Amino acid sequence: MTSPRSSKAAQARFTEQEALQFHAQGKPGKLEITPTKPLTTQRDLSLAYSPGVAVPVHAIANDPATVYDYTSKGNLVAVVSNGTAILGLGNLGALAAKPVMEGKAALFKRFADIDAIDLLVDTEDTEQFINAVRYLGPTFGGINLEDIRAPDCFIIEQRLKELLDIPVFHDDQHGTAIIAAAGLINALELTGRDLESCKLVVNGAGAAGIACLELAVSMGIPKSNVILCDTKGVVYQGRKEGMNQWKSAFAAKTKARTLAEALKGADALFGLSVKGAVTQDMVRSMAPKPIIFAMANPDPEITPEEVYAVRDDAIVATGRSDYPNQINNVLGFPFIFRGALDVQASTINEAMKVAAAEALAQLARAEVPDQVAAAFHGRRATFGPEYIIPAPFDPRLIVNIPTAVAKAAMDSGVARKPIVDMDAYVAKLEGRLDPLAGWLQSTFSAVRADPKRAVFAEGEEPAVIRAAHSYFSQGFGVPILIGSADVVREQFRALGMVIRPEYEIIDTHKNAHIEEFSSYLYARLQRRGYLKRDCQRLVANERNVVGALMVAHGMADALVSGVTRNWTSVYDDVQRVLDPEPGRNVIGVSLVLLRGRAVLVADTSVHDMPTSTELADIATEAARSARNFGIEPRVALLAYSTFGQPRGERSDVVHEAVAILDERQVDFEYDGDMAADVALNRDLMRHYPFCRLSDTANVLVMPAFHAASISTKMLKELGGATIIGPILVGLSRSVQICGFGAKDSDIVNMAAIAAYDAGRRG
Ligand SMILES: NC(=O)C1=CN([C@@H]2O[C@H](COP(=O)(O)OP(=O)(O)OC[C@H]3O[C@@H](n4cnc5c(N)ncnc54)[C@H](OP(=O)(O)O)[C@@H]3O)[C@@H](O)[C@H]2O)C=CC1
Ligand SMILES: CC(=O)C(=O)O
Ligand SMILES: [Mg+2]
Repeated sequence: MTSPRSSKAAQARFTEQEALQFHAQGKPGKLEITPTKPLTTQRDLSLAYSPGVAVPVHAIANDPATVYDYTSKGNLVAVVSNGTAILGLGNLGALAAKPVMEGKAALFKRFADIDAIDLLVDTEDTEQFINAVRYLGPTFGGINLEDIRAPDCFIIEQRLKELLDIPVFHDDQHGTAIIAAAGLINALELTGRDLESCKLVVNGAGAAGIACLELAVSMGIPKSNVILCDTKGVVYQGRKEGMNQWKSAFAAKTKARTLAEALKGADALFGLSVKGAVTQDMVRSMAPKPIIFAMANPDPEITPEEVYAVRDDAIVATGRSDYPNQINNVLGFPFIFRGALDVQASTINEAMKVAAAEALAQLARAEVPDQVAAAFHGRRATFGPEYIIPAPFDPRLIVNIPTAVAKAAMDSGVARKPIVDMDAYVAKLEGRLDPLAGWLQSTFSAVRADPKRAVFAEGEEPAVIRAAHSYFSQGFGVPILIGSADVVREQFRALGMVIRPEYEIIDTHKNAHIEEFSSYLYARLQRRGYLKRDCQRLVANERNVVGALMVAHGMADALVSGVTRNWTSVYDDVQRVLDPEPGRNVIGVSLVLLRGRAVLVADTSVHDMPTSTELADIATEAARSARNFGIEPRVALLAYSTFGQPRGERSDVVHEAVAILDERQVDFEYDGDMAADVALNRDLMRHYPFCRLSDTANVLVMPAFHAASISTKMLKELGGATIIGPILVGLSRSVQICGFGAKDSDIVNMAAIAAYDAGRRG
């Protein structure tokens, strides 16, 4: 993420077409339901359905609390909306709210391992809405109300809280208020101010605006120091137009009648209204070191660039993820519900909200530990104007916020199942998310901070052109497309895309470096059976060779190819130009992400039938990759046998590889030979108390290429795993080879990984 203090304007990171394609590709939408019990045999069916299911039915009827033992209720949240205030887009109806609600449900899963489902209630009548949710209530462990306009949302939430014995939480009110409060606490500290003297203006007197104001006042800002504004201007005492009881509670005794007048001399502004509602003149008139949280989504009231152009002393936050300081309720709702569900809280009360806000504020001020810095590629965010609030991918959130919320629930008497062993709870929370799962995101952030020139060798291919364009628009750097200039231009035209002036097109036949490249290649290949004219032909015709030569000569930082040719032929071309890094071995590692779990698999590309020494090398290289990904490796050398049983030729090779690692005294955990289920299943591993792995393996070294390739592809097709890679590691320059027929999103990911690798090399 580049700082808006230095960049001239925010770039669109994707096109509208890309956003639609993202939602349409594969299974349309962002959610699916997966059973947690096997349903394969007659017996399974008898247990899961009739007649076995009758047993838990009776148990729950006799003791309703057992519903948490026998059903998914305890980890299930409904995200409910009628679409009357979808983000800052207005009342677009229940159906149009579905992408946002599916998105919120997906975030519950991604960040807090909570199963959530969207429910769209197609009515603007508050009574009908309340009844719909009320009668569906028993299904869920919690209700997250979303994007319901004010003042209806206040009535709906209050009534549902009274009617239901599970947490009911209007995210736009309290989620937003908690995050804004945490940000404000920190921004005030940074600017040497306190809540008691802070003059705050809130623009937007709806769900979010009123709730933010309520929390700010309850935390210490005097009511006399706040001014609330809406579409009619200042909410002042005596105003008649467009009022309701919630606005009246904050009607100010002031002569100011417009937002511009209210902001004169103000210390802080919360924007919770619509795009563009705040002007540069307004910002200019604020107090020194103004605090400006422009939180409207998807576009803020004023952009950080616009603020910094007139006030370089400001602290600015938005609701968006592409600027520093994202004040967005995504930092709250997953983690707050996690804590509330884990103690079976009957409600989310004020004590729990304040605990969440304080824990968040503290997290941004805390020293970033090594493990977190590693997950963010060594970048240590330090508390300051551009880091007043943690980023959603911070792996500490899943521990710090739920524990604070759970403790507050217990202390305030609303926890029905208090946590007895807090250390065990912390360990359980840590286990819910693997730091690797956020790896791609933090890789992308690192590349945006240090953009790279990437060669796209197959520059005439539509998918590659889309990827190159996306590479640029995501801020990863400048793309260089190899191909005939005429064909590339024609393809851009056919795709309805514009070639930006920064893009470079390299026509291999007209390349100014043909002679220099040929001589370089000839020097490398003359004793491998190549004549000078063979090298000239390669340089004139082979785009992968040219791409690799450009990287070798420092004309580009990274190369990505492999969309139109099989992996081995691309790798052969690359090897003609590039060697392994001294002391390294070139291997492929694949990152497998599935249901919150992440493992690295190696070697997924180079060695066909590795010897024991090569397997030991692969294990060492894979462990090194794991550390680069920010995780401490626990390497299992896999076989069909476990610790010598049953024996066989390949198992013996794996066994010898372990002995070689013993001799080398490597500095990572490893063991084998071991079957995959023993490596990945704690209960099975316990049968081998002598096993040297301290926990289940996170790096799997396959006995041969075919096992690696088959298992990762099966995981993708049958298990629905996300596979990133094979990522090529160990080469002297940064090159990535995509799979044959890769989609544009895969290509751009690989290009960004190559750029990241180039950045690490310096
Ligand atoms: N960053 C975050 O985490 C969050 C951001 N938000 C953002 O806050 C905004 C409001 O959402 P929400 O409270 O749920 O919606 P509501 O519909 O409940 O309230 C909208 C409020 O905005 C006011 N408003 C609209 N246009 C203007 C304007 N030009 N100037 C001043 N006030 C205006 C309305 O005024 P009136 O009362 O006169 O109609 C109303 O008070 C949205 O942009 C949303 O994206 C919301 C939740 C979380
Ligand atoms: C973030 C959010 O919930 C909103 O803008 O409505
Ligand atoms: Mg919302």
